[in-house]
Amino acid sequence: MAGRILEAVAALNQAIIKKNDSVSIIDHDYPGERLRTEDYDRRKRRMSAVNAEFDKAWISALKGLDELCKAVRQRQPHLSQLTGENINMDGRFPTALAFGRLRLTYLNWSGFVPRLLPFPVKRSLWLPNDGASHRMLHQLLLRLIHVLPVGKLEITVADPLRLGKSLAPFRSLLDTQKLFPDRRALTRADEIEAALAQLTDYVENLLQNRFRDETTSWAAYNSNHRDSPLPYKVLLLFGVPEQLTDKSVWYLGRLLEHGPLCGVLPVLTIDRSRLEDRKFAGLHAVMEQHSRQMDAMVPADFMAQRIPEIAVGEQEESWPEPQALAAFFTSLSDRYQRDATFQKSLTDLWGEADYFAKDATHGLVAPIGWTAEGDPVPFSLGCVTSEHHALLAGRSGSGKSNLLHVLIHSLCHVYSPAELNIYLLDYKQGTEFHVYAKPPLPQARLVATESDPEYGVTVLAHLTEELERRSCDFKNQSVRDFYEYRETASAGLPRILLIIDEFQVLFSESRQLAECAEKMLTQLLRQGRAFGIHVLLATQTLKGIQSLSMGQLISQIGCRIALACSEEDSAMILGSNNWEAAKLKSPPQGIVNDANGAKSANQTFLIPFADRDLTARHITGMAQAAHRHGHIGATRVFNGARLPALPDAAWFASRREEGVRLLLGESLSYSSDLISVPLVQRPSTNVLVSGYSDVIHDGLLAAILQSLESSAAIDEVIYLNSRGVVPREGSGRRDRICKTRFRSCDTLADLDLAELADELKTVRRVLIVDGLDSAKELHAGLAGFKPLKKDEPPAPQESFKKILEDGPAAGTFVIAFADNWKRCNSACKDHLAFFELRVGFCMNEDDAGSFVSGAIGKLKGLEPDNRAVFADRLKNKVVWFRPFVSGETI
Ligand SMILES: Nc1ncnc2c1ncn2[C@@H]1O[C@H](COP(=O)(O)OP(=O)(O)OP(=O)(O)O)[C@@H](O)[C@H]1O
Repeated sequence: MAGRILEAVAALNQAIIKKNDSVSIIDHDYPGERLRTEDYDRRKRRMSAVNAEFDKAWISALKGLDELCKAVRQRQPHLSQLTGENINMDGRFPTALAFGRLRLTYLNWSGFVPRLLPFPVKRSLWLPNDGASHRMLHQLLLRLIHVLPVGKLEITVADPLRLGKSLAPFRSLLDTQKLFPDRRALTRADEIEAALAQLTDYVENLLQNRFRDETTSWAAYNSNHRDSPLPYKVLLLFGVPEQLTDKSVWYLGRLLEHGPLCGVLPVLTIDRSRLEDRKFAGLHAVMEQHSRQMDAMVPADFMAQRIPEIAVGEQEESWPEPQALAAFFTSLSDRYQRDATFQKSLTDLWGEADYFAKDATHGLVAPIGWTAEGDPVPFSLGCVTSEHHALLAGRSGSGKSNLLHVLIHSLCHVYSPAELNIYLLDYKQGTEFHVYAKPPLPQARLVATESDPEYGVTVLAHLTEELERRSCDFKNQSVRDFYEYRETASAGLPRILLIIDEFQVLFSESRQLAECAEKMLTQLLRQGRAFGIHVLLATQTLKGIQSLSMGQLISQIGCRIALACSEEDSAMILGSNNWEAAKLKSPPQGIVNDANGAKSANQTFLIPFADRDLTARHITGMAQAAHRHGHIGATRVFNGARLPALPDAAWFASRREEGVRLLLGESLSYSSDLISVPLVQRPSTNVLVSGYSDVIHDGLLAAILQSLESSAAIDEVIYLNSRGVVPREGSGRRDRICKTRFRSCDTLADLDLAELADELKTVRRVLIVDGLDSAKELHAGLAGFKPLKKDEPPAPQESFKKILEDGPAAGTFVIAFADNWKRCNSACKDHLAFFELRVGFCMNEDDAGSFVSGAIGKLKGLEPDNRAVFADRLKNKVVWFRPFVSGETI
């Protein structure tokens, strides 16, 4: 545009020249003061013809010039006329910047044209450090902010002497992070040095990695990448060389020389007298060679030389009124805010790619976001050139869960269940990953939410067994690793990815459990690579974990993904002096580093938002595709916040056995095996159930009743309710079952215990005493030692003791429930030795210890209301399980 304006002005100039030439000829043809009348008339006629021709040419040139000026002003109005309307939202960079105007004068005509500076600016700029220069610089800055596309300008400012005052008119924009990434003017030597280093790294990266082949500059790169252009960066340093360290001087020299080619424009206001110091000789020399004084860049002389007939003068822009400027800045920061919201969606990650298009033999690779320039950023594990395990960390709210969703969806889109199996172990409180359970994600072998550490350890055990199984298989096939196996074996073998969110919880309970988890995780991390087993550990912080020996192991994880966090965390996640994650704006920014956290390998990227509806639709799509490809789903679902629902009667009936077996729940383990208590005819095979949870109590009672109903080895079941509370679920079941072999008694008076004791050899019974701790008549007290008179019936506690003692061997068993173990322990002391089978839940450590082992001791982990423990004291066996409950929730 600058060239076209110059051409239009040159046409005016040309019209003048032409006219002057013609007038000279006329003067030559009709010289002298006094002309004859006919010559005078001829001269007059020729003069009018010349004037007419000039007017025509002038008007036409003026019209052309006017149109050009209007076109420029439409996009770049005077600074005093800026409004929110003319902010550049179309993403295109200008080819020139309107910067003040030129006044053209010829005779009594005068007009204005915009003064245009070619853009991008070819050389770095400097100005003296005075008020007039600051004013000029403000104008340049305002024009750049106004005319460069929103989101494509970044300004770094250092103002050590005036502590940011040099940028006063722009103060309200400093919060616009995309525009002023530091959100303030830098003032300290160390931060100025860091900013210069960062810009130098950026320039170096462009020169070495991006500008390849025919692309040799920022402008050329952007014209080849119109969809994802590089931003333009301005570095404003006020009062150079104040606060410049030796390193800063070196960086600045590189930026002055190479910055403009890479779209980084250094603009310095300098104190020239200080640059005379020998210390700054190098910087001085670079400035002389590679930068130019800003006012020398905009002389009217340049135009004046080309249009000698027209006088040219410069006119500064007038600065906007404060109110107008404030309104403009408000609109601008709104636009930046909107632009900062990352626009790409999750589906852009896989674009048109078909489901399950990739083979995992050589590793797992899938995109998880984009660089600021729009290039996809891959997540890779298990490839020859990539790492094998990954660590993901970021503070609460930084977008970890979102990134895990992105990663899972991106991987599962391209790898079928035959190529990839995912085990998802989530220790977070919340429903985040339930989405993979219903419908099940076809690649998911396990979706465990709100897991227990105990459960997690069993998942690790399952995977270490899988590792060992693969190891044997590989040995038998004489192959060294996963790659060779896949290349040679006829059977397929998927890679496995274990994802543990908030993995530190695994190490938070007992030391024994933590050691167990650590041992198995260590094995998976050390040996997983060769067997196609990969681990991704996610956490909010590594604080605390580093001090465990686990910290050593984590430091071996090569692939690090950091989201926004503190500097301390950044150094722990990435590397000891890698604090870059503290500068992230997450969401949506993240850093992926595939080189054990080495700073030079940081790749900043933008993460798409995993929209809930979209992810749900995607899972359905993948499930259908898996079905079409013949993959049979095998997803285990574990929800730590819900106990398994009591199966229906038909289910129990299908397990009908000869003996008596009480089905109580599912084991708290990856296999979720059924936990059942066999009532074998052996002394002391009575069952004591104790704990404070009505829901678990009722669930266990219902499961026991249902199991007994399905058992053919029992002649009668008697339910004695000494607890005084009617169990919710058990009552209906009792009523139903009572019709056949069941008897229900609400007081001991309804029951002849002596008769039961006498019939041990003839009738096989189960006596359920609900509330043994409250059934005083059954407790052994003084009555227990009172000698019996002849014909006097034995006391209930005597008969009860006889049933407990002699019943099991004869096929009669007692199942007693006690809410309060402490009370039961002291009141029923004499009976307790006959209860060798114990089921406990919701107890503190001390009670659990004495309940399970009988001795004083502790048993950790029985407090939560989502588990129970079964102890066979004869066999010294303890099994954790999740009891059936009759309702949906516990
Ligand atoms: N890439 C993204 N783009 C837009 N919004 C995002 C993005 N990532 C996360 N969010 C939003 O940020 C918020 C926090 O995200 P998320 O729950 O993933 O963080 P988190 O690190 O897992 O947090 P916490 O550890 O506290 O659970 C959510 O509201 C989420 O929708």
